[in-house]
Amino acid sequence: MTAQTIDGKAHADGLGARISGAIPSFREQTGRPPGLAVVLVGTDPASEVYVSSKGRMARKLGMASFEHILPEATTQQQLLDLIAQLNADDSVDGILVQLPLPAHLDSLPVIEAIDPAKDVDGLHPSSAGRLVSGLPGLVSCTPLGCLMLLRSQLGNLSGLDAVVVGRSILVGKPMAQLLLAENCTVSMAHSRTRDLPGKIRQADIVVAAAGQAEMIKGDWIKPGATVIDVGTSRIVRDGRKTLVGDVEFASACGVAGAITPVPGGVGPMTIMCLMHNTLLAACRRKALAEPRLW
Ligand SMILES: NC(=O)C1=CN([C@@H]2O[C@H](COP(=O)(O)OP(=O)(O)OC[C@H]3O[C@@H](n4cnc5c(N)ncnc54)[C@H](OP(=O)(O)O)[C@@H]3O)[C@@H](O)[C@H]2O)C=CC1
Ligand SMILES: Nc1nc(=O)c2c([nH]1)NC[C@@H]1CN(c3ccc(C(=O)N[C@@H](CCC(=O)O)C(=O)O)cc3)C=[N+]21
Repeated sequence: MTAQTIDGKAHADGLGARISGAIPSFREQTGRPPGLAVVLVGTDPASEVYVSSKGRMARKLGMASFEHILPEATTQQQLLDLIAQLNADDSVDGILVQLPLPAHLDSLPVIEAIDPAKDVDGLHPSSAGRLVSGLPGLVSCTPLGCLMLLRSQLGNLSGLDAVVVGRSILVGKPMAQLLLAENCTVSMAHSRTRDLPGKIRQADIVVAAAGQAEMIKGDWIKPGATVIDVGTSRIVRDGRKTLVGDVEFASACGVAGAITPVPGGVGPMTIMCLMHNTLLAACRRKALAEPRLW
């Protein structure tokens, strides 16, 4: 048996078409496009790539993109001042601060300073609390993209056993909350979990977000399970730099029912969900009807 490969790129393209289709109406009603501000501090090459791809996608769909690249030596106060300026700028509907920040900066106060109405990353405690409480809000892009893929693959998720590997504020925790809201029975695994293979073997749905290259082997997976691989690690294989996930793709393919590849799975959905959240935030800020996007 070979698992079905879930084509995240194709799903993201479909979502992107619906987003760009909704933008002309937003422009007509407000006289401007939805605007996304992305803030990057320092010169981490991987982060630079992500930030520029987010800006490029925003422009491609017809949004305004404001990229703020700050020097490594930026102070906490300078960063907070920029956030205040973006909060006050009506042409900015979404603010994303690329993480991790350089070690001398404290990310939590920065995240807390973002206007929750513009929190397109879903990281503000208000966004996290609304998700737990079942209130409408902005949901972190990566878990939202994973949920879209799972819904389209499986339809109703009710009653399924799900394991989320990783408990970060950006991915693992909101993912578990979304699955719980879908009536899954959810386990959260992390670095102190005992018998991770045994836990994963019980699961109809595995979401892997540990950042450990190819840690999860095929024989850990329940036959027919749906595997969503969030992890992205760069390794050297056969002398070549390769991007791999948290799941050993080749062995998992022989056991899983369906699996997302790396690259081309969750990554493209993350970027498109950022666009989704920016349009949603823009419509809500202007009290316009929200388009149905998925
Ligand atoms: N494709 C995409 O769009 C995105 C990909 N990513 C990728 O996903 C991965 C996770 O990202 P993020 O959540 O930000 O990472 P973090 O480093 O913040 O969190 C990693 C989590 O995994 C857990 N963990 C680490 N090692 C193990 C292990 N051996 N067994 C079980 N659990 C483990 C940690 O446990 P503990 O809490 O105990 O330390 C922690 O909860 C990274 O590879 C990142 O690059 C992230 C965002 C978007
Ligand atoms: N505030 C914040 N929000 C984030 O959402 C956030 C962040 N900080 N910091 C870093 C992580 C990582 N992340 C990715 C986004 C897209 C791909 C992606 O598109 N990957 C492509 C491959 C790209 C390549 O080849 O490098 C793919 O999987 O197909 C990957 C990872 C968002 N993150």
